[in-house]
Parts: sequence; structure tokens; C-alpha cells
Amino acid sequence: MSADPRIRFVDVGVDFPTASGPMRVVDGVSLDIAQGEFVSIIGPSGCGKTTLMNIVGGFVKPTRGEVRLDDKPVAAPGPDRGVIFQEYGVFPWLTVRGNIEFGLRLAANRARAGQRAEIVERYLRLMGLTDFADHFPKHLSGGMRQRLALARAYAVQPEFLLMDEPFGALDAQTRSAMQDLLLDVLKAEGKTVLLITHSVDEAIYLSSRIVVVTARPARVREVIDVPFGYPRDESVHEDPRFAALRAQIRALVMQEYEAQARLAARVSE
Ligand SMILES: Nc1ncnc2c1ncn2[C@@H]1O[C@H](COP(=O)(O)OP(=O)(O)OP(=O)(O)O)[C@@H](O)[C@H]1O
Repeated sequence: MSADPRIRFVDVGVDFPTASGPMRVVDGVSLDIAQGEFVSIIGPSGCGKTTLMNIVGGFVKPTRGEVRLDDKPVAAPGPDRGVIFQEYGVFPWLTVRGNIEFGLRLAANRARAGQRAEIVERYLRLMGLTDFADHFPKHLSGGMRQRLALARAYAVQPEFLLMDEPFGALDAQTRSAMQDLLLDVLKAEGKTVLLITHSVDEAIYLSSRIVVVTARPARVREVIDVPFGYPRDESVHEDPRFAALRAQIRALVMQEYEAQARLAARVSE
């Protein structure tokens, strides 16, 4: 691991208030993520993964510990972090083109006005949205809205990409195309990525490391190095190590689902 992690979780814990008292959602998470790493977080539904991402995004403050970005504690959201939420993060009052332009206008220093149109056209084309540039999001299918959310995040070229199930709503073919496009974007722009996914195959295909977290509260259960380098293509799916990793990670995630089910049964007794 590099001596200078870009993202650092330091003994992070989160409790959320509930009617029956505080609910522990994250507990004792420590993790260092280096420049250019692609780290996926995988674990049972509702275990606290989004909360972990929201702390890096600056949307949630931890109850204990801290997350540091380039050795500074995260205090608020910022343009260095491109966030893609599960729900389509698009502005309904702007056209497709207007949505992609929006972030470029905010980060005006990065995209000079002359380049803006070119960047917007590029991402419209990459995401297959050129013919819909002047449409409003309500006229797009769910999958197209999610592609627009991806275009918006990629277009501003943030240093960090924080992605929460970004491909979950897409059909299998679009999902696979969007995974490959993400790998292309990373090849060209070298970012540090944190991805939350429920798909073991997606995690292996895209990541350099996979963090399996426990049933709630989320703790680090296991950190697994993915043995494939970049650039990477579909052929890694045929590698025998892919199947072995898939079996190993599925078994871990299943154990955590079982732990969650046991916990739920105890609570309802
Ligand atoms: N701001 C909040 N206030 C209170 N409870 C919250 C808040 N945010 C999340 N929770 C609760 O914390 C738990 C963990 O939520 P979180 O969204 O982090 O899980 P997750 O692992 O991302 O779930 P999923 O995989 O289903 O998206 C859930 O029980 C959720 O209802």
C-alpha cells in the first residue's frame, strides 16, 4: 500500500438515531485507498455501505473516527468528488445537454467555455444520448436517465468517483457496455474509485480490491486483491481465477446475509 493514501477511513463508526435509540450502522471501519485504486464494497442490503460512501462524499458525518482525503478530514461535499447515486441524480428542469453542462459551468476553471461544447458532445456520444440532447429527463427511460447521471459525473473529470450501484437499474447489455466505458474513462483519466455494488461479477471485473463488509453494522470482513491488471477486457471472465474469486466472495456475502437473517429473527422474537 502506498505511504500516502488518497482516501483514508480511520476507525469510522456511525450511529443513527431511531425511535428505539441509536442504531449502529458502521463500526470500526479502517481502510486506506491509494491513488488510482478501484475499490468495491460489497455486503448485504441495508448493512451500511451507502453510509460509508456518504461520509467520503461529505453528506454524513461519522459518530466516531473520520475519513481523510489527502490527509484532510472530509468536511463537506466538493467538486473533487463525482458522486453517482442509486437514484438518478439528474435535474428534471434541465435538458440532457443542460444536465451535462451544469457541472462544467460550476467547475468553470477546469472546462473553459470553448471546450465545454466539445466535452458535452463527447459524453452525449459516449452515452448514446446525442439524439436526446434537447429532451428533458422525464422523457427518457430509466436506463437513459442513469446514463445521463454517469455522463454528468464523468464530464467534470473529478479526481474521485464515488458510485453507489450506478449500473443496478440498467439492462444486462447496457450494464456491460457501461462497465467497459468506465474502464475506458479510467484508462484515459486515472481516477480513484469507490464503488458499491451487489454484483460479485461486476466487483471482480472492475476492481483492484474488493472489501466485503459484514451485516449491519458494517465492519470490514475481508479485503481481497483482484489479481488482474489494467487495461482489462471481457476475457478476464474466462480466467479460472475469476471463477475462484467469485466462489470465495459469494460464500462470504452469503454468510453475512445469513447473519443478518439470524439477527432479524432474534429481533422479531
Ligand atoms: N440518515 C439516516 N438516518 C437514519 N437511518 C439511516 C440514515 N441513513 C441510512 N439509515 C439506515 O442505516 C442503515 C444502513 O443504510 P445504508 O443505506 O448505508 O445501507 P446499504 O448497505 O447501502 O443498503 P443497500 O444495499 O440496500 O443500498 C439502514 O437501516 C438505513 O435505513
